[in-house]
Amino acid sequence: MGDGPSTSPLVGKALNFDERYEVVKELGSGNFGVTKLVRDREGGELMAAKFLERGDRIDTNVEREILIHRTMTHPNIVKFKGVSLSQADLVILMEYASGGELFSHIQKKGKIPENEARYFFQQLICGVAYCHSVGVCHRDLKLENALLHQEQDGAPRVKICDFGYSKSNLLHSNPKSTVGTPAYIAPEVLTPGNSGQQQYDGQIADVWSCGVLLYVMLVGSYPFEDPTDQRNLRKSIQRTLACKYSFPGHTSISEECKHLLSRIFVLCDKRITIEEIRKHPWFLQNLPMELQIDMSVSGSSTSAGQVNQSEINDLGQSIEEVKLCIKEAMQGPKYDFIMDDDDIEMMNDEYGSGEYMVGE
Ligand SMILES: Nc1ncnc2c1ncn2[C@@H]1O[C@H](COP(=O)(O)OP(=O)(O)OP(=O)(O)O)[C@@H](O)[C@H]1O
Repeated sequence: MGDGPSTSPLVGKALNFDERYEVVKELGSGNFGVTKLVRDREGGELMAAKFLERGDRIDTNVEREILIHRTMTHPNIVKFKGVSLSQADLVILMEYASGGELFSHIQKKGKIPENEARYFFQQLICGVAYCHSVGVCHRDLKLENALLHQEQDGAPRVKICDFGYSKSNLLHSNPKSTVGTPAYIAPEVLTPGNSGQQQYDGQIADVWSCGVLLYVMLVGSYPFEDPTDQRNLRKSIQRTLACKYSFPGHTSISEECKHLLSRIFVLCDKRITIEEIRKHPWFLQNLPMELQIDMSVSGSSTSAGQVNQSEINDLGQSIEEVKLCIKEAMQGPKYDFIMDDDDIEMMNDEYGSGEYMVGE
């Protein structure tokens, strides 16, 4: 076929998805689109590509997701690579996390030993601490949004993904709306005031979700579900609001770990912060060297973090180019194309020669 989507000068040929990338396989689909494993034809790099249908579905929320994700650079966060356009979709290109979701890992095993859970939790907390240090709250932390990547030394590394509900306190107002996944939502997010207008602290709410994640890894079920009526959402909400949880008799969890959870599952004004979690004795046990270094670095320099919108991303795109790409995608699909000689020959073979409308 011809040149693909006709684009403005900035959204140039390099951004034409089909020309530059080949699809290897589908990784899965969500509410907003499908994610595929793709290979960059130029350097051979494998990436995850999230396809979002052009048109009305590309709104300011998608733009926010992309612009926030683009500023995140941390070993425990899936790296944003750039954006691209196909005729039908806006494509978000990201680092590929080859080990799948932490959710599947836990689902396979039912639950995992405390040492292993701590190993994942330490990485999760370092990733979240980084987000918070640059003024971003994630608002949808859960096992499904913690991917695993196999490092060269064989150790699995946690990679936080999906910034679809995230907010930056440098770019946006404080969060007010109830977003997230019910089993992981903090009480103050479920009831942000009678008028629904009261703000909550998104970072403190993230801490609650991290606690749920830890509990599920250790116990194999959600902390605020009624054990006798697990599917009853109303009961789960009541239990969340009352911070009511317990440990099933068969689980053996250390007192220090239980202490940490008890500091997380409390109302927001008493809840432990991410920084305090990083000083908690349970958290500090067997802390890998790289995370000790990460803590000393992010404790000083990135805590004054600024959202740097001027940097060029991995695919060499500036913020302006990314924004232009999003704007282009908002305008809908581009099925107009310019025919080249091969296209015309093919149509002649198929339909016989005649006159065709080509391009715009
Ligand atoms: N960077 C990535 N590396 C590897 N797999 C990924 C990556 N990003 C997403 N996936 C996987 O692709 C699948 C689809 O992800 P996607 O974000 O489109 O939807 P979702 O997270 O399942 O749902 P939703 O976006 O509706 O919350 C999921 O199984 C997810 O784990």
